[in-house]
Amino acid sequence: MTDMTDPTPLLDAAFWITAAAIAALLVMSAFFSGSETALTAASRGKLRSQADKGEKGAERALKVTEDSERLIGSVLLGNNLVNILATSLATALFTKVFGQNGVALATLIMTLLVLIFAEVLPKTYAITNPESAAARVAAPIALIVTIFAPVVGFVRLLVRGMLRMFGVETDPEADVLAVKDEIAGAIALGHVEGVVQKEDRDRILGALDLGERTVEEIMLHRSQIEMIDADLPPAEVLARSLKSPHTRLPIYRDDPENIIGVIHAKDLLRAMHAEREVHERQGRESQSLDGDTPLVLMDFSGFDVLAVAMKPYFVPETTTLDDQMRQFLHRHTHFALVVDEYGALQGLITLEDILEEIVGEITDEFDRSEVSPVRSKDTGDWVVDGGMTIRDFNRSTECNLPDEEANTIAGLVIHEAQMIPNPGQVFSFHGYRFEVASRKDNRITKLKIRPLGDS
Ligand SMILES: Nc1ncnc2c1ncn2[C@@H]1O[C@H](COP(=O)(O)OP(=O)(O)OP(=O)(O)O)[C@@H](O)[C@H]1O
Ligand SMILES: [Mg+2]
Repeated sequence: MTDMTDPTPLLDAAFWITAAAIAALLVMSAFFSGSETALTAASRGKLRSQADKGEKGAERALKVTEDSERLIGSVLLGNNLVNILATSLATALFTKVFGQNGVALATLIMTLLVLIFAEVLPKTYAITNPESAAARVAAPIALIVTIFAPVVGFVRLLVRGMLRMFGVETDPEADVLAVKDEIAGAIALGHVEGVVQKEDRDRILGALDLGERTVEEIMLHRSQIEMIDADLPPAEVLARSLKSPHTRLPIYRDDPENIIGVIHAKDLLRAMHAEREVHERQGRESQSLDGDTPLVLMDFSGFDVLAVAMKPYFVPETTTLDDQMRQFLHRHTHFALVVDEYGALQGLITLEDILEEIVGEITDEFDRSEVSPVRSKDTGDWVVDGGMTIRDFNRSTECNLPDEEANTIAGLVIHEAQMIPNPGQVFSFHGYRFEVASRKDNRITKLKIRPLGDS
């Protein structure tokens, strides 16, 4: 109380040091608030493109936002730490000067200061250009996240544990999975009751589990990719491209594993047409060449096939179909080469392949339609290709083979038989009878399938 009338504390060094500390803490608090807004509002797409241009800050911002729960935890911890420290200091200071009233005064003043300078101002500033703000704060925030990691991890566990005690599940994945199961269950039930048609059910279920299935399960195996040797004469490349039913053909050098580009038939035609026009002009000038030379008979020896090739787009075989579909849509391409963790070529996947998982077989004007299972007239057996996927089989017949253990019918039989069976061998499982009709090397090429109940 005596302090109240005594003006000396206002002038003493400790007062000014505390006041300066409060100001510094408010600046730090502003930094935390602004960073939180910048890092959560920044568009990952924009950051990605800036990072691709070599901007280090954007790269760091992307990295630090990967684990958003940990980021937010650290920023909140830092923010609360400085806010509470600043307020405690202010309360101590004010009670020293104004006695009991200091508490109320400190609360009022600090609330205003924190609200204006440490919350609204930095957040409003950050939101005007979140990407550049995020890039600037990423480095110090990354350091803070690392320092606070143990505390934040502990808090996260504690919170989850407490929520679980009240029966609240916090794992977002678990939530999504539960909902998916529920939908799948409802559809299956609807199917039993005849409310949901088989095609609708296949479509919905196909779309539902795109997130759990990987590119590797449906890709076209590398042995079946149609590709072109880069060292072939350009006229031969053109001829092969014209002959192929496919629009995009990978080109390799020396070894089919070594893909250096992908040729789009249309790019090839365009480039060759341009080349022809040059020839014609030269021909007219020297009056030696007939202007109507057919494209395939032209001399393209100087033509560089690689110059018109696109860069190959490689994706890891573990990518989920859901992610891959988004990538295709985002990149405006339809064609990817699948590689394993060592970068070795495994196969090929196109957007169409993924869409087929939802809507069933798509065939365009040039696609060779796949051999669908045929039903033998006398025995009623389904005669299928070993390489046919179980999904495709189930889709085109009313059968219901499980597709958890293997992707293809042959794979399922090998899995159940625990061996590579010989022609003539018969197995019964999952309610069906499987007879191996033919085998080539280690591959079962033809099978006959019949439901067990049928004679
Ligand atoms: N170079 C290739 N070699 C082998 N199979 C391919 C090749 N390109 C595409 N495919 C396969 O052909 C099927 C159809 O794919 P998609 O429709 O994307 O190709 P496309 O018919 O050649 O091209 P587009 O329809 O764009 O003209 C897919 O199953 C895909 O895996
Ligand atoms: Mg097509």
